[in-house]
Amino acid sequence: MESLEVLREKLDSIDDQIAALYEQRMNVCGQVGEYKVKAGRKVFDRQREKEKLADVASKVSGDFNKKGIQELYQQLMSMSRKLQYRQLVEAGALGRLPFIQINDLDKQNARVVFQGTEGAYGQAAMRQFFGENVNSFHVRTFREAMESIEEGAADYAVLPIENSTAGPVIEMYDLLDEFENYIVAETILPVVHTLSGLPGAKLTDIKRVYSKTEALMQTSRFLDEHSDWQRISVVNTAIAAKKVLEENDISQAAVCSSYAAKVHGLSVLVDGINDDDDNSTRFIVVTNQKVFLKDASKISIRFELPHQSGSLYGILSHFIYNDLNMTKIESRPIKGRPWEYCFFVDFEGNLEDPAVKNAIRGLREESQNLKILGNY
Ligand SMILES: O=C(O)C(=O)C[C@]1(C(=O)O)C=C[C@@H](O)C=C1
Repeated sequence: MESLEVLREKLDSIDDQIAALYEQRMNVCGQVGEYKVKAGRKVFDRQREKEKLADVASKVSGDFNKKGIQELYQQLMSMSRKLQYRQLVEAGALGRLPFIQINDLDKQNARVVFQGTEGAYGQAAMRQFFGENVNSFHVRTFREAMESIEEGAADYAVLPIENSTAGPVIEMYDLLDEFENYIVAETILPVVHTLSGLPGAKLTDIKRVYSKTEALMQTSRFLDEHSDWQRISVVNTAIAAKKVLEENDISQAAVCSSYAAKVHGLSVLVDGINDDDDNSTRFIVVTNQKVFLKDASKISIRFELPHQSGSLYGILSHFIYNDLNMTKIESRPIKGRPWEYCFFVDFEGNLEDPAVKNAIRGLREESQNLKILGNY
């Protein structure tokens, strides 16, 4: 058997050839890119790539090598596409993104909607962002809030999208997908839950607890200590507080903020019952205009992928190659297409950045139904 040194020398000489060939290949890809810029042709040619993968696989033997060379060529062609997208950006052939840059939001004159009722966390988030004197109204559901924006009854809605303990508010993802409303800002609200009941109620009186599903999840450790209590979901924590007061039953309590308890005339039985001391919720500010602030630094998008192996892997490379930091990914089922999913990705950047334009160009060509949900 040959020594490791000799074998490594052989590999070095093969790799020299591969590196030289790689450079030659990319050079030709650059020429293809120039042609495509001039001819207005799409960079991504799915059919050509399919044929190429079949062709290279036919030139090697054994399943292991066939799979291996296909993986290698997927990477090579992905690099080639990135080079060509860059050429398009440099040639100014990207077109304008359908979002308008603005300097500020008119917080003074805005009419804002939140979900729930007086004392809801959404109201606190809205006041945190728009100020105490904001002109606002509330609706019962997230859907109604999105409708208020779409119809123009409100300029902005403040809605929860994610909690640090319980994770995403999945309904919001579906609504962002469905409505032509866009995220223009976000605000993070520290969330401290209480268990509140009728004045005079004692902990031993409680048999039933009302709250929003997410709030019940965020306080599950405390609630588990009282496993005989029935937990009932309602649409909002402040609506739970209101219900407890209205039904006037000493055995009922709500998980809500101390502010909601005060507003609805309840007494706090136990304060700070959230599992996590740093419990906080991220709220998004939604509008029906395609606008983004000059200093916006996060982009949310949604897209679908063909049902084939490696498609997510291929798409994510657009972030890596453009040096964009991806901060979040969620998947949701696509309506009417069982077991197929769309993806929601957040990444850092501003729609004016060339790297962002470049990535979006690639994502638009290589995924299906890409929607920019906002830059904020
Ligand atoms: O043949 C092309 O049109 C190319 O742009 C080259 C290439 C490749 O690298 O082989 C790259 C991107 C296309 O999706 C298909 C193939």
